[in-house]
Amino acid sequence: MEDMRKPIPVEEAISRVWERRPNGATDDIPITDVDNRRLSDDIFASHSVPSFPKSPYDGFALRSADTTEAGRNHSVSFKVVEHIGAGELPQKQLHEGEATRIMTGAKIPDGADCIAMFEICQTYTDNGQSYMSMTRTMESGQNIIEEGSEVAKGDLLIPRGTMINPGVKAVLATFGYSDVKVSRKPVVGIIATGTELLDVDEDLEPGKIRNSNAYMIASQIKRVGADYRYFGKLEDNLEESYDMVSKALAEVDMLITTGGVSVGDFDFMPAIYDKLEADVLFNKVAMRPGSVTTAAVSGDTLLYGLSGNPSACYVGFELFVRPILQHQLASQKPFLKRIKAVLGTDFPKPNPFTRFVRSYITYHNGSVHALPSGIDKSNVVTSLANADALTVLPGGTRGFKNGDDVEVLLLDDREGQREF
Ligand SMILES: Nc1nc2c(c(=O)[nH]1)N[C@H]1C(S)=C(S)[C@@H](COP(=O)(O)OP(=O)(O)OC[C@H]3O[C@@H](n4cnc5c(N)ncnc54)[C@H](O)[C@@H]3O)O[C@H]1N2
Ligand code: MOO
Ligand SMILES: [Mg+2]
Repeated sequence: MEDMRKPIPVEEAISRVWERRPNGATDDIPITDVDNRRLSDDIFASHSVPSFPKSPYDGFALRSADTTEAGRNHSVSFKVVEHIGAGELPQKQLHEGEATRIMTGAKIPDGADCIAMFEICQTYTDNGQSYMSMTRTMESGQNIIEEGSEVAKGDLLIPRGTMINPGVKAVLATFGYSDVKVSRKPVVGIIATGTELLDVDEDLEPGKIRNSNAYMIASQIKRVGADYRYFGKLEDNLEESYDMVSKALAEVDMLITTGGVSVGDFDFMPAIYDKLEADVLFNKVAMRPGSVTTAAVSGDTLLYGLSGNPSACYVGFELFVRPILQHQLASQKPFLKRIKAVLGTDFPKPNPFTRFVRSYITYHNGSVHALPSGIDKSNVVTSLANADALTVLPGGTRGFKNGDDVEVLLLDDREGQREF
Protein backbone atom coordinates (compact mmCIF):
# COMPACT_ATOMS: atom_id res chain seq x y z
CA MET A 1 0.00 0.00 0.00
CA GLU A 2 1.20 3.50 -0.82
CA ASP A 3 1.92 5.79 2.11
CA MET A 4 -1.43 6.74 3.66
CA ARG A 5 -2.01 10.25 4.81
CA LYS A 6 -4.39 10.97 7.64
CA PRO A 7 -6.75 13.88 6.97
CA ILE A 8 -7.10 16.41 9.78
CA PRO A 9 -9.96 18.94 10.17
CA VAL A 10 -9.49 22.33 8.54
CA GLU A 11 -9.60 24.12 11.91
CA GLU A 12 -6.80 21.88 13.20
CA ALA A 13 -4.69 22.54 10.10
CA ILE A 14 -5.19 26.28 10.48
CA SER A 15 -4.22 26.20 14.12
CA ARG A 16 -1.06 24.21 13.32
CA VAL A 17 0.21 26.89 10.92
CA TRP A 18 -1.07 29.67 13.17
CA GLU A 19 1.11 28.35 16.00
CA ARG A 20 4.14 28.76 13.75
CA ARG A 21 3.25 32.24 12.49
CA PRO A 22 6.18 34.63 12.24
CA ASN A 23 5.83 38.20 13.43
CA GLY A 24 6.27 41.02 10.96
CA ALA A 25 8.67 43.95 10.80
CA THR A 26 8.10 47.68 10.38
CA ASP A 27 8.92 50.23 7.69
CA ASP A 28 8.99 54.01 8.15
CA ILE A 29 7.81 55.51 4.87
CA PRO A 30 6.65 58.88 3.51
CA ILE A 31 2.93 59.55 3.79
CA THR A 32 2.69 59.78 -0.01
CA ASP A 33 3.47 56.06 -0.27
CA VAL A 34 1.24 54.58 2.43
CA ASP A 35 -1.93 53.72 0.52
CA ASN A 36 -3.15 50.18 1.23
CA ARG A 37 -0.39 49.56 3.75
CA ARG A 38 -1.22 48.67 7.36
CA LEU A 39 -0.34 50.81 10.38
CA SER A 40 2.17 49.08 12.61
CA ASP A 41 1.46 51.42 15.55
CA ASP A 42 -1.64 52.85 17.18
CA ILE A 43 -2.26 56.42 16.10
CA PHE A 44 -2.97 58.89 18.93
CA ALA A 45 -3.99 62.53 18.65
CA SER A 46 -0.84 64.62 19.08
CA HIS A 47 -3.02 67.69 19.69
CA SER A 48 -6.68 68.56 20.07
CA VAL A 49 -8.79 69.26 16.99
CA PRO A 50 -9.47 71.98 16.38
CA SER A 51 -6.53 73.34 18.29
CA PHE A 52 -8.21 76.77 18.52
CA PRO A 53 -11.88 77.86 18.52
CA LYS A 54 -12.84 78.65 14.94
CA SER A 55 -15.61 79.96 12.76
CA PRO A 56 -17.61 77.51 10.63
CA TYR A 57 -18.96 80.37 8.46
CA ASP A 58 -18.08 83.57 6.68
CA GLY A 59 -19.71 86.28 8.81
CA PHE A 60 -19.22 88.40 11.92
CA ALA A 61 -17.88 87.44 15.33
CA LEU A 62 -19.64 89.33 18.12
CA ARG A 63 -20.92 89.21 21.71
CA SER A 64 -24.32 87.52 21.87
CA ALA A 65 -25.22 89.78 24.82
CA ASP A 66 -25.24 92.71 22.37
CA THR A 67 -28.09 91.14 20.37
CA THR A 68 -30.71 90.82 23.14
CA GLU A 69 -32.57 93.94 21.94
CA ALA A 70 -32.61 92.80 18.29
CA GLY A 71 -35.94 91.97 16.71
CA ARG A 72 -37.89 92.10 13.46
CA ASN A 73 -38.48 95.83 13.87
CA HIS A 74 -35.35 96.65 15.73
CA SER A 75 -31.86 96.28 14.39
CA VAL A 76 -28.76 96.40 16.51
CA SER A 77 -25.54 97.86 15.09
CA PHE A 78 -21.93 96.90 15.52
CA LYS A 79 -18.75 98.74 14.78
CA VAL A 80 -16.55 96.46 12.65
CA VAL A 81 -13.14 96.71 14.30
CA GLU A 82 -11.17 94.07 12.42
CA HIS A 83 -11.25 91.91 9.29
CA ILE A 84 -9.61 88.43 9.37
CA GLY A 85 -9.36 85.45 7.07
CA ALA A 86 -8.42 81.83 7.90
CA GLY A 87 -4.80 81.69 8.99
CA GLU A 88 -4.80 85.27 10.33
CA LEU A 89 -4.85 85.85 14.05
CA PRO A 90 -7.34 88.33 15.53
CA GLN A 91 -5.49 91.20 17.19
CA LYS A 92 -8.48 92.93 18.78
CA GLN A 93 -10.54 91.88 21.75
CA LEU A 94 -14.23 92.68 21.23
CA HIS A 95 -16.00 95.08 23.56
CA GLU A 96 -19.65 96.04 23.74
CA GLY A 97 -21.05 96.92 20.30
CA GLU A 98 -18.01 95.65 18.37
CA ALA A 99 -17.78 92.93 15.73
CA THR A 100 -15.00 91.31 13.68
CA ARG A 101 -15.55 90.44 10.04
CA ILE A 102 -14.35 86.80 10.00
CA MET A 103 -13.99 84.04 7.40
CA THR A 104 -14.57 80.30 7.68
CA GLY A 105 -11.73 78.62 9.55
CA ALA A 106 -10.40 81.75 11.25
CA LYS A 107 -9.75 81.90 15.01
CA ILE A 108 -12.52 83.45 17.10
CA PRO A 109 -11.41 86.80 18.58
CA ASP A 110 -11.31 87.16 22.37
CA GLY A 111 -14.56 88.56 23.69
CA ALA A 112 -16.70 87.08 20.90
CA ASP A 113 -18.98 84.16 21.73
CA CYS A 114 -20.93 83.64 18.50
CA ILE A 115 -20.83 84.04 14.72
CA ALA A 116 -23.55 85.70 12.67
CA MET A 117 -23.51 84.51 9.04
CA PHE A 118 -23.28 87.14 6.31
CA GLU A 119 -26.77 86.16 5.20
CA ILE A 120 -28.38 87.76 8.31
CA CYS A 121 -26.18 90.87 8.41
CA GLN A 122 -26.34 94.24 6.65
CA THR A 123 -23.20 96.28 6.25
CA TYR A 124 -22.72 99.97 5.75
CA THR A 125 -20.08 102.65 6.17
CA ASP A 126 -20.34 105.94 7.97
CA ASN A 127 -17.49 108.45 7.85
CA GLY A 128 -15.13 105.80 6.56
CA GLN A 129 -15.95 103.41 9.45
CA SER A 130 -17.53 100.01 8.66
CA TYR A 131 -20.64 98.94 10.52
CA MET A 132 -22.86 95.88 10.58
CA SER A 133 -26.46 95.67 11.69
CA MET A 134 -28.78 92.74 12.29
CA THR A 135 -32.30 92.03 13.54
CA ARG A 136 -31.77 88.57 15.04
CA THR A 137 -30.75 87.55 18.52
CA MET A 138 -27.84 85.15 18.96
CA GLU A 139 -27.00 82.63 21.64
CA SER A 140 -23.69 82.25 23.36
CA GLY A 141 -21.66 79.55 21.56
CA GLN A 142 -23.79 79.73 18.42
CA ASN A 143 -21.81 78.85 15.29
CA ILE A 144 -18.53 78.34 17.09
CA ILE A 145 -16.41 75.21 16.62
CA GLU A 146 -14.94 74.82 20.09
CA GLU A 147 -11.33 73.86 20.69
CA GLY A 148 -11.10 70.04 21.11
CA SER A 149 -14.72 69.51 20.06
CA GLU A 150 -13.67 66.92 17.43
CA VAL A 151 -10.78 65.18 19.17
CA ALA A 152 -9.01 65.65 22.50
CA LYS A 153 -5.23 65.46 22.71
CA GLY A 154 -4.13 61.87 23.48
CA ASP A 155 -7.26 60.16 22.09
CA LEU A 156 -6.68 56.82 20.33
CA LEU A 157 -7.69 57.56 16.77
CA ILE A 158 -6.80 54.50 14.69
CA PRO A 159 -5.63 51.13 15.99
CA ARG A 160 -2.52 49.35 14.74
CA GLY A 161 -3.20 46.95 11.88
CA THR A 162 -5.70 49.24 10.15
CA MET A 163 -5.32 49.41 6.40
CA ILE A 164 -4.62 52.93 5.21
CA ASN A 165 -7.44 54.28 3.07
CA PRO A 166 -8.00 57.91 2.02
CA GLY A 167 -9.75 58.73 5.30
CA VAL A 168 -6.94 57.27 7.41
CA LYS A 169 -4.47 59.24 5.32
CA ALA A 170 -6.37 62.48 6.03
CA VAL A 171 -6.13 61.76 9.76
CA LEU A 172 -2.38 61.03 9.49
CA ALA A 173 -1.82 64.30 7.65
CA THR A 174 -3.90 66.23 10.21
CA PHE A 175 -1.59 65.07 12.98
CA GLY A 176 1.66 65.72 11.18
CA TYR A 177 2.68 62.20 10.23
CA SER A 178 4.95 63.05 7.31
CA ASP A 179 6.48 59.59 7.80
CA VAL A 180 4.31 56.69 8.87
CA LYS A 181 5.25 53.40 10.55
CA VAL A 182 3.67 50.62 8.51
CA SER A 183 4.06 46.86 8.55
CA ARG A 184 6.80 45.65 6.23
CA LYS A 185 5.60 43.58 3.28
CA PRO A 186 6.77 40.00 3.73
CA VAL A 187 8.32 38.55 0.58
CA VAL A 188 6.74 35.27 -0.44
CA GLY A 189 8.61 33.02 -2.85
CA ILE A 190 6.66 31.20 -5.55
CA ILE A 191 7.79 28.08 -7.39
CA ALA A 192 5.54 26.28 -9.86
CA THR A 193 6.36 22.63 -10.50
CA GLY A 194 5.20 20.49 -13.43
CA THR A 195 6.80 19.22 -16.63
CA GLU A 196 3.52 20.04 -18.36
CA LEU A 197 3.77 23.76 -17.68
CA LEU A 198 4.16 26.37 -20.43
CA ASP A 199 4.78 30.04 -19.92
CA VAL A 200 1.93 32.44 -20.46
CA ASP A 201 3.40 33.65 -23.79
CA GLU A 202 3.98 30.16 -25.22
CA ASP A 203 1.73 28.46 -27.77
CA LEU A 204 -0.27 25.54 -26.52
CA GLU A 205 1.27 22.11 -27.25
CA PRO A 206 -0.30 18.66 -26.94
CA GLY A 207 -0.33 17.44 -23.33
CA LYS A 208 0.79 20.79 -21.98
CA ILE A 209 -0.99 23.63 -20.17
CA ARG A 210 -0.08 27.17 -19.32
CA ASN A 211 1.10 27.84 -15.81
CA SER A 212 -1.77 29.77 -14.24
CA ASN A 213 -1.06 29.03 -10.58
CA ALA A 214 2.07 31.17 -10.35
CA TYR A 215 0.18 34.23 -11.61
CA MET A 216 -2.82 33.47 -9.45
CA ILE A 217 -0.78 33.09 -6.27
CA ALA A 218 1.20 36.26 -7.05
CA SER A 219 -2.11 38.05 -7.30
CA GLN A 220 -3.43 36.54 -4.07
CA ILE A 221 -0.24 37.68 -2.33
CA LYS A 222 -0.74 41.19 -3.72
CA ARG A 223 -4.39 41.24 -2.64
CA VAL A 224 -3.24 40.69 0.93
CA GLY A 225 -0.65 43.47 0.63
CA ALA A 226 2.52 41.37 0.66
CA ASP A 227 5.21 41.07 -2.04
CA TYR A 228 6.26 38.04 -4.01
CA ARG A 229 9.35 36.73 -5.69
CA TYR A 230 8.86 34.30 -8.53
CA PHE A 231 11.56 31.65 -8.88
CA GLY A 232 10.12 30.22 -12.07
CA LYS A 233 8.56 26.95 -13.12
CA LEU A 234 10.40 23.67 -12.76
CA GLU A 235 10.11 20.32 -14.40
CA ASP A 236 9.20 17.40 -12.16
CA ASN A 237 12.77 16.50 -11.25
CA LEU A 238 13.70 15.81 -7.65
CA GLU A 239 17.26 17.16 -7.64
CA GLU A 240 16.50 20.35 -9.55
CA SER A 241 13.40 21.03 -7.49
CA TYR A 242 15.24 20.35 -4.23
CA ASP A 243 18.02 22.74 -5.22
CA MET A 244 15.61 25.50 -6.17
CA VAL A 245 13.49 25.06 -3.03
CA SER A 246 16.56 25.23 -0.78
CA LYS A 247 17.92 28.27 -2.58
CA ALA A 248 14.55 30.04 -2.46
CA LEU A 249 14.03 29.24 1.23
CA ALA A 250 17.16 31.21 2.08
CA GLU A 251 15.93 34.29 0.23
CA VAL A 252 12.29 34.77 1.27
CA ASP A 253 10.10 35.14 4.34
CA MET A 254 7.84 32.30 3.25
CA LEU A 255 7.82 29.89 0.30
CA ILE A 256 4.93 28.51 -1.72
CA THR A 257 5.25 25.72 -4.23
CA THR A 258 2.41 24.47 -6.42
CA GLY A 259 1.99 20.96 -7.73
CA GLY A 260 3.78 17.73 -6.99
CA VAL A 261 2.34 17.41 -3.53
CA SER A 262 0.10 14.38 -3.95
CA VAL A 263 1.03 10.69 -4.27
CA GLY A 264 1.94 10.56 -7.99
CA ASP A 265 5.19 9.12 -9.28
CA PHE A 266 6.37 12.61 -10.19
CA ASP A 267 5.06 14.34 -7.07
CA PHE A 268 8.39 15.15 -5.47
CA MET A 269 7.43 17.63 -2.79
CA PRO A 270 7.08 15.00 -0.01
CA ALA A 271 10.59 13.74 -0.80
CA ILE A 272 11.88 17.31 -0.77
CA TYR A 273 10.44 17.89 2.73
CA ASP A 274 12.21 14.70 3.86
CA LYS A 275 15.49 15.80 2.35
CA LEU A 276 15.16 19.26 3.92
CA GLU A 277 14.32 17.58 7.24
CA ALA A 278 11.40 19.99 7.36
CA ASP A 279 8.84 19.74 10.13
CA VAL A 280 5.67 18.77 8.23
CA LEU A 281 2.68 20.31 10.03
CA PHE A 282 0.09 18.49 7.91
CA ASN A 283 -0.15 16.89 4.50
CA LYS A 284 -3.82 15.99 4.27
CA VAL A 285 -6.80 18.13 5.23
CA ALA A 286 -10.42 17.02 5.37
CA MET A 287 -11.50 19.57 2.80
CA ARG A 288 -12.42 19.88 -0.86
CA PRO A 289 -10.72 21.18 -2.86
CA GLY A 290 -7.18 21.16 -1.54
CA SER A 291 -7.12 17.95 0.50
CA VAL A 292 -3.44 17.39 -0.33
CA THR A 293 -2.40 20.88 0.84
CA THR A 294 0.79 20.57 2.81
CA ALA A 295 2.47 22.94 5.24
CA ALA A 296 5.92 22.54 6.73
CA VAL A 297 8.56 24.56 8.52
CA SER A 298 12.14 24.43 7.31
CA GLY A 299 14.52 26.21 9.66
CA ASP A 300 12.27 29.10 10.65
CA THR A 301 10.59 29.45 7.29
CA LEU A 302 7.05 28.37 6.52
CA LEU A 303 6.91 26.29 3.37
CA TYR A 304 3.56 25.57 1.75
CA GLY A 305 3.01 22.85 -0.79
CA LEU A 306 -0.17 23.94 -2.48
CA SER A 307 -1.90 21.58 -4.85
CA GLY A 308 -1.31 21.84 -8.60
CA ASN A 309 -5.04 21.83 -9.27
CA PRO A 310 -5.92 25.52 -9.65
CA SER A 311 -9.00 25.65 -7.44
CA ALA A 312 -7.31 23.58 -4.76
CA CYS A 313 -4.26 25.84 -4.93
CA TYR A 314 -6.43 28.95 -4.61
CA VAL A 315 -8.40 27.68 -1.62
CA GLY A 316 -5.24 26.39 0.08
CA PHE A 317 -3.79 29.89 -0.11
CA GLU A 318 -6.90 31.62 1.23
CA LEU A 319 -7.31 29.29 4.21
CA PHE A 320 -3.73 28.62 5.29
CA VAL A 321 -1.46 31.31 3.85
CA ARG A 322 -3.54 34.47 3.92
CA PRO A 323 -4.16 34.64 7.70
CA ILE A 324 -0.45 34.18 8.40
CA LEU A 325 0.50 36.95 5.97
CA GLN A 326 -2.18 39.21 7.39
CA HIS A 327 -0.81 38.58 10.87
CA GLN A 328 2.70 39.45 9.68
CA LEU A 329 1.21 42.60 8.20
CA ALA A 330 -0.08 43.57 11.67
CA SER A 331 -3.73 42.91 10.90
CA GLN A 332 -5.65 42.39 14.14
CA LYS A 333 -8.33 40.49 12.21
CA PRO A 334 -6.29 38.18 10.00
CA PHE A 335 -8.94 35.59 9.16
CA LEU A 336 -11.42 35.71 6.30
CA LYS A 337 -14.64 37.44 7.23
CA ARG A 338 -17.41 34.87 7.63
CA ILE A 339 -21.03 35.85 7.14
CA LYS A 340 -24.35 34.06 6.87
CA ALA A 341 -25.93 33.63 3.47
CA VAL A 342 -28.74 31.80 1.72
CA LEU A 343 -27.53 29.00 -0.54
CA GLY A 344 -28.67 29.61 -4.11
CA THR A 345 -28.46 26.04 -5.47
CA ASP A 346 -28.66 22.35 -4.49
CA PHE A 347 -25.70 20.20 -3.45
CA PRO A 348 -27.56 16.91 -3.06
CA LYS A 349 -24.50 14.65 -2.67
CA PRO A 350 -23.08 14.47 0.85
CA ASN A 351 -19.31 14.70 1.21
CA PRO A 352 -17.34 13.52 4.22
CA PHE A 353 -14.96 16.48 3.73
CA THR A 354 -15.85 20.15 4.23
CA ARG A 355 -16.31 21.85 0.89
CA PHE A 356 -15.27 25.39 0.06
CA VAL A 357 -17.31 26.24 -3.00
CA ARG A 358 -16.02 29.11 -5.12
CA SER A 359 -18.99 31.44 -5.11
CA TYR A 360 -20.26 34.90 -5.76
CA ILE A 361 -22.63 36.72 -3.51
CA THR A 362 -25.64 38.81 -4.41
CA TYR A 363 -27.93 40.88 -2.23
CA HIS A 364 -31.66 40.91 -2.55
CA ASN A 365 -34.57 41.63 -0.26
CA GLY A 366 -32.15 42.43 2.52
CA SER A 367 -30.34 39.10 2.51
CA VAL A 368 -27.11 37.73 1.13
CA HIS A 369 -27.30 34.88 -1.37
CA ALA A 370 -24.38 32.67 -2.38
CA LEU A 371 -24.18 30.98 -5.76
CA PRO A 372 -21.41 28.83 -7.23
CA SER A 373 -19.25 30.87 -9.58
CA GLY A 374 -18.69 27.93 -11.93
CA ILE A 375 -17.96 24.21 -12.03
CA ASP A 376 -17.20 23.00 -8.52
CA LYS A 377 -14.16 20.82 -9.28
CA SER A 378 -10.62 21.03 -7.97
CA ASN A 379 -9.07 21.00 -11.46
CA VAL A 380 -11.20 23.90 -12.73
CA VAL A 381 -9.72 27.35 -13.20
CA THR A 382 -12.59 29.30 -14.76
CA SER A 383 -14.81 29.27 -11.66
CA LEU A 384 -12.17 31.37 -9.91
CA ALA A 385 -12.59 34.42 -12.11
CA ASN A 386 -15.99 35.34 -10.75
CA ALA A 387 -15.47 34.16 -7.17
CA ASP A 388 -15.70 36.70 -4.36
CA ALA A 389 -16.56 34.20 -1.64
CA LEU A 390 -16.12 30.60 -0.54
CA THR A 391 -19.32 28.90 0.55
CA VAL A 392 -18.59 26.55 3.45
CA LEU A 393 -20.48 23.26 3.24
CA PRO A 394 -19.52 21.25 6.33
CA GLY A 395 -18.58 17.62 5.75
CA GLY A 396 -21.03 14.96 6.85
CA THR A 397 -23.77 12.66 5.73
CA ARG A 398 -26.21 15.14 4.23
CA GLY A 399 -26.39 17.27 1.14
CA PHE A 400 -27.53 20.89 0.95
CA LYS A 401 -30.55 22.50 -0.69
CA ASN A 402 -31.31 25.75 -2.40
CA GLY A 403 -32.50 28.09 0.39
CA ASP A 404 -30.44 26.47 3.17
CA ASP A 405 -28.64 28.78 5.56
CA VAL A 406 -24.89 28.57 4.97
CA GLU A 407 -21.77 30.49 5.90
CA VAL A 408 -19.52 32.14 3.36
CA LEU A 409 -15.98 33.46 3.61
CA LEU A 410 -15.51 36.82 1.88
CA LEU A 411 -12.48 37.09 -0.38
CA ASP A 412 -12.46 40.79 -1.27
CA ASP A 413 -13.33 42.04 2.21
CA ARG A 414 -10.57 44.11 3.84
CA GLU A 415 -11.71 44.01 7.45
CA GLY A 416 -11.43 40.29 8.27
CA GLN A 417 -12.19 38.74 11.66
CA ARG A 418 -10.25 37.68 14.72
CA GLU A 419 -10.83 33.94 14.49
CA PHE A 420 -11.46 31.41 11.75
N1 LIG B 1 -4.08 8.43 -6.28
C1 LIG B 1 -4.36 9.69 -5.93
N2 LIG B 1 -4.30 10.62 -6.87
C2 LIG B 1 -4.57 11.91 -6.53
C3 LIG B 1 -4.93 12.23 -5.20
C4 LIG B 1 -4.96 11.21 -4.24
O1 LIG B 1 -5.27 11.45 -3.06
N3 LIG B 1 -4.65 9.94 -4.65
N4 LIG B 1 -5.24 13.53 -4.90
C5 LIG B 1 -5.83 14.25 -6.00
C6 LIG B 1 -6.06 15.59 -5.58
S1 LIG B 1 -7.31 15.78 -4.46
C7 LIG B 1 -5.38 16.62 -6.10
S2 LIG B 1 -5.84 18.20 -5.67
C8 LIG B 1 -4.26 16.47 -7.00
C9 LIG B 1 -3.05 17.21 -6.47
O2 LIG B 1 -2.01 17.08 -7.33
P1 LIG B 1 -0.58 17.70 -7.07
O3 LIG B 1 -0.65 18.76 -6.04
O4 LIG B 1 0.36 16.61 -6.87
O5 LIG B 1 -0.31 18.48 -8.41
P2 LIG B 1 0.19 17.91 -9.81
O6 LIG B 1 0.06 16.45 -9.81
O7 LIG B 1 1.50 18.49 -10.08
O8 LIG B 1 -0.87 18.57 -10.75
C10 LIG B 1 -2.26 18.35 -10.58
C11 LIG B 1 -3.02 19.05 -11.70
O9 LIG B 1 -2.80 20.44 -11.64
C12 LIG B 1 -2.24 20.95 -12.87
N5 LIG B 1 -1.27 21.99 -12.55
C13 LIG B 1 -0.12 21.81 -11.90
N6 LIG B 1 0.57 22.96 -11.79
C14 LIG B 1 -0.18 23.89 -12.39
C15 LIG B 1 0.00 25.29 -12.62
N7 LIG B 1 1.11 25.93 -12.18
N8 LIG B 1 -0.95 25.97 -13.28
C16 LIG B 1 -2.07 25.31 -13.70
N9 LIG B 1 -2.30 23.99 -13.50
C17 LIG B 1 -1.36 23.28 -12.87
C18 LIG B 1 -1.58 19.74 -13.45
O10 LIG B 1 -1.39 19.86 -14.83
C19 LIG B 1 -2.52 18.62 -13.08
O11 LIG B 1 -3.60 18.58 -13.97
O12 LIG B 1 -3.89 15.13 -7.13
C20 LIG B 1 -5.00 14.22 -7.27
N10 LIG B 1 -4.50 12.92 -7.48
O1 MOO C 1 -6.70 18.38 -3.02
MO1 MOO C 1 -7.82 17.93 -4.14
O2 MOO C 1 -8.14 19.53 -4.51
O3 MOO C 1 -9.03 17.76 -2.79
O4 MOO C 1 -9.13 18.02 -5.23
MG1 LIG D 1 0.28 15.11 -8.57
